[in-house]
Amino acid sequence: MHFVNLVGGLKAEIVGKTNIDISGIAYDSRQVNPGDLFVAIPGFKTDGHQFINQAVSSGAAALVVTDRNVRADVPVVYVDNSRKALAFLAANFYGHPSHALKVFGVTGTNGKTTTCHLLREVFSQQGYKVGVMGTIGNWLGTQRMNTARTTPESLEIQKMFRDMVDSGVSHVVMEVSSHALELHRVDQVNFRSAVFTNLSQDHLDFHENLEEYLQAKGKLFKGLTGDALAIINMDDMGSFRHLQEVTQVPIITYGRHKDAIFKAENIVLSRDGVTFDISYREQKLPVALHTPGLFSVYNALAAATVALEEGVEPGAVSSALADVLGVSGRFQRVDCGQEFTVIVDYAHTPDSLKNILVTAEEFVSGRLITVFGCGGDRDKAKRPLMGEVAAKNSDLTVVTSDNPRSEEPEDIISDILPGVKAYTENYRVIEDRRQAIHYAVSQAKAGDMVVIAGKGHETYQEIKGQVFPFDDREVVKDVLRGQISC
Ligand SMILES: CC(=O)N[C@H]1[C@@H](OP(=O)(O)OP(=O)(O)OC[C@H]2O[C@@H](n3ccc(=O)[nH]c3=O)[C@H](O)[C@@H]2O)O[C@H](CO)[C@@H](O)[C@@H]1O[C@H](C)C(=O)N[C@@H](C)C(=O)N[C@H](CCC(=O)O)C(=O)O
Ligand SMILES: Nc1ncnc2c1ncn2[C@@H]1O[C@H](COP(=O)(O)OP(=O)(O)OP(=O)(O)O)[C@@H](O)[C@H]1O
Repeated sequence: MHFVNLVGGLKAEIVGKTNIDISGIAYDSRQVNPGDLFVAIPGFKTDGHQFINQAVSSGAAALVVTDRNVRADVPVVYVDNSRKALAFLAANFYGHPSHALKVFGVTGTNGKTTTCHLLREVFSQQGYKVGVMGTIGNWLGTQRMNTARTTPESLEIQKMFRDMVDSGVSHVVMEVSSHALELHRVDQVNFRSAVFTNLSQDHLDFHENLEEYLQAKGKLFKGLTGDALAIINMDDMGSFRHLQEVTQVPIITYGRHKDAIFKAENIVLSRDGVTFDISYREQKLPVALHTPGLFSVYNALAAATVALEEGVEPGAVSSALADVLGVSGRFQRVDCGQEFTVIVDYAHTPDSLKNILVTAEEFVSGRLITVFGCGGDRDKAKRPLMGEVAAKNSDLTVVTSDNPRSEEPEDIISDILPGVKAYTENYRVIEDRRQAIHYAVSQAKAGDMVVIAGKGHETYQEIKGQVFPFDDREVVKDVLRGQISC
């Protein structure tokens, strides 16, 4: 048995030859190619160690395991944590590509996707080739790559960074989920700066409680080194205090708080957008956005703070932000000339649902009709809370299915209903999402607003493990097409 320190300090013990060539890395036995190093991960559902024989028969040249009892005809590397090891190995294998990039990580419960897309626009307008990793897709410049998760596994991240460096990308904007931080997906990523947007209830199926959820987010800031910056929303004071304690690098604050370095002032909200000034270091930068709502101010302020700290000209920041017409599935209007407004939005947390409904309420002259459901196999505690938020802020609430995944849609709806019933009798339960949208849209009259929340940009619905094509925006158009020409 050899004891080695892998590059970066990861301790390992090795049985077998140490100087073998590997042609790739795989953490899923079904993806192993001859010559690969197979990393066995003890997961939540199953254990990668069970598939070692399959990996070896597929040609794995070596194994990384945590189980000290594993013996094989190929070299075996024993580590304490295989997800951590995977991140180390992947970064080494691809030559630490993030060191050749400026990687901006954005974390927080809400606003990650929007902030990244605003930032992408600002950097692209500067002439940089920008890489994006996040919920609505990964981009290498203008080339789109498929996404299964918000923040991919470390192996995919490092591979994508390599491809980005090789194709001339210089800046990367990246959403960093709390799952990714907890599961070591971004270990070994050299972040130029990290942004914290906000924290509210979500993912309590995965994190024990809100404190642990925040601590997971904190790992991004704890890991920052060198001349990296921690860019933090100061209006979320509880989170700010925690992050302030864990980070070693300079903190740049933004928000409406009087002490924020980058402060939003003179905010004017309207149906079609927001205008405000960013006041910072004795300067004032006017900003006009096409997306409404106070939450839009925070996202734009976060993006502007990063860009201004990077030395982008203030005028260029403000003009790039003004050029963004919206982000797919985020407060997206579906307009076929009807006399009422239909909004499709990705809100799937109590806080984000409240934000969009409060925004909608301010500008609707008639009734506010909300259609929503909750995802299956995810944080059950937020279901009644979302029910409360919808019922409190809507004139008519239509409870339906989101992505039920492996759960029964009616069970999820039963969890939502106590929250709804506590605040209104004016609700309908329509399990089939298409029918629910049809009902809501057909109830709308001139001046009303229909908000369809939860799925935003998604083009599928996952029911009982099967994925069906489904796009809220297309369903709305189908309904409207039956009523008016579109
Ligand atoms: C909770 C969570 O994050 N789970 C991730 C975790 O799954 P797991 O531990 O359950 O894996 P497992 O199925 O037990 O398998 C263990 C190991 O055996 C391997 N295996 C399995 C079967 C086989 O035949 N052969 C084999 O080798 C698997 O590849 C894996 O390496 O490790 C897997 C491999 O990396 C991930 O795909 C999986 O993400 C699942 C799909 C997921 O849905 N994650 C979501 C919750 C997530 O990460 N979301 C965040 C945030 C989203 C947001 O903010 O809304 C995200 O960043 O996307
Ligand atoms: N700064 C914000 N504060 C609160 N709510 C927001 C904010 N920005 C966006 N939202 C709401 O949250 C929804 C999701 O926004 P966005 O996709 O930008 O967040 P996210 O953090 O990427 O979410 P996810 O991790 O679920 O992909 C939006 O559709 C909007 O309803």
